[in-house]
Order: sequence, then structure tokens, then C-alpha cells
Amino acid sequence: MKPRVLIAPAPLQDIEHVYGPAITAAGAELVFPGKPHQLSEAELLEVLPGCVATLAGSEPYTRAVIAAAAAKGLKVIARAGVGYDAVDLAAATEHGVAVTFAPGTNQESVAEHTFTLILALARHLIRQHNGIAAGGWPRQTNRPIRGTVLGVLGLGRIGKAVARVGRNFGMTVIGHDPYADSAYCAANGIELLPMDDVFRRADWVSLHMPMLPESRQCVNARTLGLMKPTAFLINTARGGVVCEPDLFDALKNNRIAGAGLDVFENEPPGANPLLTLDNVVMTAHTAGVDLLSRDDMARAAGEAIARLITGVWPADWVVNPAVKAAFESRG
Ligand SMILES: NC(=O)c1ccc[n+]([C@@H]2O[C@H](COP(=O)([O-])OP(=O)(O)OC[C@H]3O[C@@H](n4cnc5c(N)ncnc54)[C@H](O)[C@@H]3O)[C@@H](O)[C@H]2O)c1
Ligand SMILES: O=C(O)[C@H](O)COP(=O)(O)O
Repeated sequence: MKPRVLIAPAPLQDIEHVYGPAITAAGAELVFPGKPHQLSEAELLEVLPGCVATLAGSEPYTRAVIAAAAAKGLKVIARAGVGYDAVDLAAATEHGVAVTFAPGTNQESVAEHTFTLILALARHLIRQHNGIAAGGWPRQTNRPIRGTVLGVLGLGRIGKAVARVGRNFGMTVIGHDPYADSAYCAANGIELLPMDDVFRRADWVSLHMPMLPESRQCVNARTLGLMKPTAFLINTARGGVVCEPDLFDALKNNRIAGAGLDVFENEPPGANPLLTLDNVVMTAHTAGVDLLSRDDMARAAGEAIARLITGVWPADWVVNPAVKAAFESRG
């Protein structure tokens, strides 16, 4: 019987031609769960055991899922994306499961999306559209973004792309990253500052750090309180980097001017009070996915799976290198 590879994300099921050839050339067969939505933990527990690898979206690879699937031969969780906070890395490493990601495949998509949110807020897009659709003619003075200060928190691949677009819009770019590439920032007009100073000075605070214990709710009542009342928060990183009740209070009481949100603590967000505010523009965690980046993310994940199941170690893509010896001893 051929090894089975789960293609977990519903949006990737119709681009089999992108990732399929590498996986099938490696001797495996593709398994489609046939669900239109993101798989739940219970659904993963049903479909993943018996598969050697999963081409993974943002579904929850919990300790329970990994233990059950590893016991039945799972060896690879390959994220078709960048963030891997939905995978319990410690559990994967303990069970000899290699976790890979696809760095550098979606930064231009996220940068375009970040400016979609910024421009929608600056130009009152949703209010004007809804006002006209309701029979009104809601003329408002727009905010320029040229000449304003863009604050980028997290200056990795996405933060750098966002900074570049901001400079091209005529913005002053400031930023903070505990591991900043200071030579790159100096050469590209990005002024590095302590995090609190970015909150104080920016007209737009844009979040591009990973979801880590250290970054959890780093946007909270204290840091929102440092922002100018005319400033906006943009979150295309992860919902958990923002304390949502504190953001709601800041927006409701006009402590800050507005927010553009692509990500939420829970997705879909359900009865989240942020959804009731008219100074918020929202999208459904789509910043990283456009017709170009989707293929790049899926192709990289398919290639990572093909290499790992044929015994080639893709060092640049494995996020838990400590698993190597255990992975190889599983044969
Ligand atoms: N909304 C989406 O569709 C979408 C798409 C892609 C990525 N993302 C999110 O964006 C994140 C960043 O992606 P990337 O490709 O730029 O990753 P990256 O690893 O290239 O960059 C992340 C940067 O954040 C920095 N950082 C770490 N902790 C920080 C902190 N506490 N404060 C400030 N900076 C910190 C790191 O030093 C690094 O330079 C991903 O982890 C993912 O969660 C979201
Ligand atoms: O981390 C990422 O790269 C993005 O969030 C896109 O991945 P997703 O659409 O599977 O969440």
C-alpha cells in the first residue's frame, strides 16, 4: 500500500496540480478529507491516523492529534504557510514528527493586504460604501497616508515588505524587533526604536511578529494607552498577540482611531464584540493567501513532504531540527 498524505486545507484541494506531482513522484497517494471548512481537532483525529504526512493549513495539531497519528505512522506536518503556532511543536518533537514551514512564500501578499486595510481605514471605504448603498451620499474628508508614520512591529520577511511599501507611499517608517537586522533597517530607511516608542510615535501600528509566549497579548491596555488617539492598529499577524477585550475598550472609547483586523483569537470569531464597532475593518484571515502566494505555499509544502518521505532532510524548512535523530530512527 502506498503511504498516504493528507491534504488538510479545503482551499488547496483544487490546486492538486501544484503540490501533487512532487508527492506522487515520491511514491505516496493524496487523501482529501472532503470537508469545505477548516478541520477541527475531532476531524483530524478521524482522518490523520494512517497518513505518513499532512500538508497542513491552520487546523489544530494538538498533542492528542499528534500522539494518535504518530502511533499510526505520521512523520511529517508540512505547513503550507508561515505561522506554525497551531502545531504543538514539543509534542511533534517528542513523537519524532518533523514540522516544516514555507518561509518567504507570502510576504508580498500580506504586505498588499496590510495596505488594503490601511487604505480602507484612511479612505473610510466601508462607511462610504455602506452609506451609498443605503441611499446616502456620505462625503468625508479622507486621511492621507503619505507623510504619516508607519510603525512596524516584527521586521522579518513580512515586516520588511510592509516597510518597503510604506516607504513607497511616502510614509516615515519606524519599527521594533528584538532580533532586528539593523544593517538592513539602516540601509532601507527604517528607524529602530524600543517597542513603546513605536506605539507612541506611529500613526499606524502594524503587527508582524510570530505568535509566541513572549508576544502573546503584547498589544494590551498599557501599550494601546501609549498610542495617539488619531492612530490605528493593523493586525495581520495572529489574534493572540492582541488582548481583544482591551482593544475593544480602546476602540469603543475612541482611545485610538480604529483598527484593521485580519486575524482573531478565535477564528471564525463568533460573537466577538469587536464585530459590532464601526471603526474596525475586518477580513477573514486572508492576508497571506492570493493566487500567487497560495501556489508558492502549497508547492513548498508538497516539496518538503516529498523530500522527507524519500529521506532528504530539508534543513531550511524544518522548524524542529531536534527531531532529526528520532525522525530518522523511525525509518
Ligand atoms: N494573516 C495571514 O494570513 C498571515 C500570513 C503570513 C504570516 N502571518 C503571520 O505573520 C508572522 C510573521 O511572518 P514572517 O514571514 O514575517 O516571519 P519572520 O520569521 O520572517 O519574521 C518575524 C519577525 O518577528 C520578530 N519578532 C519575534 N518576536 C517579536 C516580538 N515580540 N516583537 C517584535 N518582533 C518580534 C522576529 O525577530 C522576526 O524578525 C507569522 O508568524 C504568522 O503568524 C499571517
Ligand atoms: O501563517 C501563514 O502563512 C498564514 O496565516 C497563512 O496560512 P493559513 O491561511 O493556513 O492560516
